[in-house]
Amino acid sequence: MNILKITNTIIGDVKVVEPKVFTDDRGFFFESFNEALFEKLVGQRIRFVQDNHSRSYRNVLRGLHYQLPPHSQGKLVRVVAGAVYDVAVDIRRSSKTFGQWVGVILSADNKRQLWIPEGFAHAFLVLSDTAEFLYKTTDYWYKDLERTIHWNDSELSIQWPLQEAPILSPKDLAGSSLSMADLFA
Ligand SMILES: Cc1cn([C@H]2C[C@H](O)[C@@H](COP(=O)(O)OP(=O)(O)O[C@H]3O[C@@H](C)C(=O)[C@@H](O)[C@H]3O)O2)c(=O)[nH]c1=O
Repeated sequence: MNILKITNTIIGDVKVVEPKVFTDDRGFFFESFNEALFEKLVGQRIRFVQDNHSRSYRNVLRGLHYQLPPHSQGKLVRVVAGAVYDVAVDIRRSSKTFGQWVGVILSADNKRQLWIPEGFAHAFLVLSDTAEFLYKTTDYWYKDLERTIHWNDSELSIQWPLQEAPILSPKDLAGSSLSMADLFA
């Protein structure tokens, strides 16, 4: 029995990971990360070095964030309380899907994870009163290499499920346009 299922999104390198959940009278159990299975299903060697955890209120939008080489980050993201709309944007200039984005609902209920490889900008919008967001990264945080593309960039036209203006950090309010951003080759 496979305890991890991986589905491709419309951008092949971005994958939805669905763990098998074992439910019984006590509650549930699942393997939230299994290196051997994950690498087999993703088809490459992956070394995670940092785990992050954030908590945000409804309508908070964090992103679109990425780090430049030589410290770009792959991220395996999930939600353990509440729900978010999670978005990955292909910012690899040489990619056939350059400028395209994928949006997936990740929630404590659906237990889905999203694998976002290097070369993508990432953001999420909180859909519940609060959301706790956990993610593993393949490199450490380098403040000087961190970049932000504006969440509402007109070239990207991401269809955010928003009812009102999102709550943003000053850094995210000042995000760059796609056309002016430092991108990947
Ligand atoms: C990302 C990061 C931030 N920090 C600090 C810097 C700052 O004082 C505080 C909050 O940082 P930020 O405002 O950048 O947090 P946040 O907006 O949650 O940033 C995150 O957004 C999502 C969408 C991502 O994809 C992540 O990679 C990361 O960029 O935490 C670290 O110490 N280590 C880290 O790895």
